[in-house]
Amino acid sequence: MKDENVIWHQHAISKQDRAQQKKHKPCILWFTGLSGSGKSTVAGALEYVLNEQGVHTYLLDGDNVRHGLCKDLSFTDEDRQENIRRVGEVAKLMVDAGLVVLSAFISPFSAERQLVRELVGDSEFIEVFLDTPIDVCETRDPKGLYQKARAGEIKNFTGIDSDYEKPTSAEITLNTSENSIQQSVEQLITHLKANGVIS
Ligand SMILES: Nc1ncnc2c1ncn2[C@@H]1O[C@H](COP(=O)(O)OS(=O)(=O)O)[C@@H](OP(=O)(O)O)[C@H]1O
Ligand SMILES: Nc1ncnc2c1ncn2[C@@H]1O[C@H](COP(=O)(O)OP(=O)(O)O)[C@@H](O)[C@H]1O
Repeated sequence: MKDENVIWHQHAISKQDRAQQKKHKPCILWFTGLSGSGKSTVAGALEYVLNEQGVHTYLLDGDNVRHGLCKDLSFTDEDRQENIRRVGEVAKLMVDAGLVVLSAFISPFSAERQLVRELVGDSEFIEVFLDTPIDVCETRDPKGLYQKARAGEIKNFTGIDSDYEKPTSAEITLNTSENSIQQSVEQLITHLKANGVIS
């Protein structure tokens, strides 16, 4: 906080009031994994199913957010940290509005993922680790970025010359090398039902 004269305003309608109008519990499904691990694909497929069930969702996607809110940020460690800090704050506002938020960012560092977890609390943060080995991601290479990174045309590429810290206690780990997109969606839906997010 830069200015101590900015005071928090308590409004009449609370987070609980907004949540009660929904048919689900608000939360963040935080997808993390290497480029090409399947974050956007699985998050998008899950959002489709949730929407069919009348769940109010929003999918925050790294590629898209970096065209607007975070278009001033690069892929240095510092800018990735700021990227996730901003996205975490946006996701928190969306949870406050009562949504099931799906976020698909590489989010390579444990500290920033933990920071977002602490913004909403354990009960509203579901970390989803796409545990896809880099050789599988590189074979998929849906945007040709690994090829460019190996050719030295992209610097600071995650998994090549920029770190990815694997989650050690994610709520859900998806194996996209062995399981289909549909099986991953079923695994996620089962978790959401078991934890009372959806009925
Ligand atoms: N250097 C480098 N490293 C990794 N990824 C790169 C890079 N340059 C561009 N891209 C593209 O940007 C997408 C990752 O953005 P994120 O905002 O998710 O990254 S981060 O969370 O801040 O690390 C990522 O999207 P996904 O492939 O969907 O993960 C890439 O398409
Ligand atoms: N089982 C699977 N789960 C998710 N994606 C898969 C799977 N098998 C193949 N793919 C493909 O892998 C690519 C993953 O790309 P994407 O979803 O953009 O990953 P990310 O958002 O992590 O960069 C897509 O082209 C997708 O069709």
